[in-house]
Amino acid sequence: MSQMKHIDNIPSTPGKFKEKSPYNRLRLHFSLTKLTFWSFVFLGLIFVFFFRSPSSSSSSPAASDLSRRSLRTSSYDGPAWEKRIKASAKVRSHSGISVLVTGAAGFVGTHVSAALKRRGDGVVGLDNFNDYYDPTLKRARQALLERTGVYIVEGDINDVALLKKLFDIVQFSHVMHLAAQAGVRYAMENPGSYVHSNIAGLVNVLEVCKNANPQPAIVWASSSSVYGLNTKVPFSEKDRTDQPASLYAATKKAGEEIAHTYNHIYGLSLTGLRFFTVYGPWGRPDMAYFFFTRDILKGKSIPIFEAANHGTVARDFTYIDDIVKGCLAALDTAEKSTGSGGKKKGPAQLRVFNLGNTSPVPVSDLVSILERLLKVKAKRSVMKLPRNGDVQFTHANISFAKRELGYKPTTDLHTGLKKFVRWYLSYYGDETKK
Ligand SMILES: O=C(O)[C@H]1O[C@H](OP(=O)(O)OP(=O)(O)OC[C@H]2O[C@@H](n3ccc(=O)[nH]c3=O)[C@H](O)[C@@H]2O)[C@H](O)[C@@H](O)[C@H]1O
Repeated sequence: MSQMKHIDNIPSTPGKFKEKSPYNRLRLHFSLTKLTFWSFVFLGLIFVFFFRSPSSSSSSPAASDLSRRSLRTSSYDGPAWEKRIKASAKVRSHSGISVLVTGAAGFVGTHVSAALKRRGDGVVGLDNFNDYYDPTLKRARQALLERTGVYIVEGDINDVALLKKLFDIVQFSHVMHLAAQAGVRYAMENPGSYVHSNIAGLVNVLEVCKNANPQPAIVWASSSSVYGLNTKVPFSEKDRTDQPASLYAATKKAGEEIAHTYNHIYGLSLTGLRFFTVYGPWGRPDMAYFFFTRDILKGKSIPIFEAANHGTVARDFTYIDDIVKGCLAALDTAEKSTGSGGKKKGPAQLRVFNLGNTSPVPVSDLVSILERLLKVKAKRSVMKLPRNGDVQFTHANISFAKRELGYKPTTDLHTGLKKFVRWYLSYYGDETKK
């Protein structure tokens, strides 16, 4: 590096600064022209940066710094944009609802949005398309939703001005809040991202909802991880959730407490859904079943976690279609919020449900199922369960969801993985073998 600096400081043509030939004057003229040209380009860029940046007025510096992984900032303005939102929000069935789905380009968000649209509800999506995992998969989900008539607004849930604008354009009766920073292990790498999305983002959504008139009912994604180090199985909503094992779990638990506050003070109707390791087609590449499939096909070894003394690590894997049914039932049974103008008028509904499958499967069995479906033997590498947020097992008691939502999961892991593998091979094709 220092050598390069040295080379840069030596004139390329020895003695060139002393010469005063007509040729040199010509070169000077060209240099001035070049300088003027680049000055214009530079000023132009400054102009574009200051006058076209939509978040410059609406986001705090801290928020914009933390949302840097979002590939695009929101682009809210213009009649054409509003027209698309209104068309997407149009309710087509007699008893339909009008739903803002945050995280609509995410795994659960895409499936829920499509299901709502299919049955005639109005749906507007919101997503920041961040690069936590391959954004091209999010774009493919977006294309899928566009074909069903769902428009996804590009923006962050921390952009209060954008959220307000959406509520100005559409009177949403419901918000399905699924935008979040997911993943248990990634929390150690990027803790700020969890605070940004799962806490600050949630508060922003609730602030805008509380001020909306009428206030919408809100259903949002909590997590099975709130049970943390709880050892009483199956996990019931009444069990303790004060021993989170990861920052992810802690932010979801905080979300449940924040929900309580907004329900208590402002009369917002709030339903939290504790999802249990959701899997299926169009899933998240950061999840074990997904990258195990990729790596088995590539012949790469896969790390299978094991607890102390060869203890089994197991999950209550839940298929996406069952989760979607639970989400829709939660929206359909959500009572109206009771506040208006930011003031509570009476008590409002506050619920938390487990949405699991009630049959935990050891991770090693998950791998065996994948081996059979892919017809490839996995290179297993058994490892100690890392102490970075993973819990040894999860198991949902779903009797409350059964009673209140009519929730009844019907897909076992083998059937669900079969559907996932079929999708995976059709989506990635031969790519995996390269
Ligand atoms: O229910 C939830 O609320 C959460 O579910 C999901 O978390 P988890 O249940 O931890 O899923 P996932 O990472 O797929 O690991 C699955 C299993 O494989 C084991 N596992 C994992 C990685 C690995 O390399 N090896 C391994 O054995 C691992 O020990 C585990 O037993 C969501 O990601 C999370 O966002 C949240 O929604």
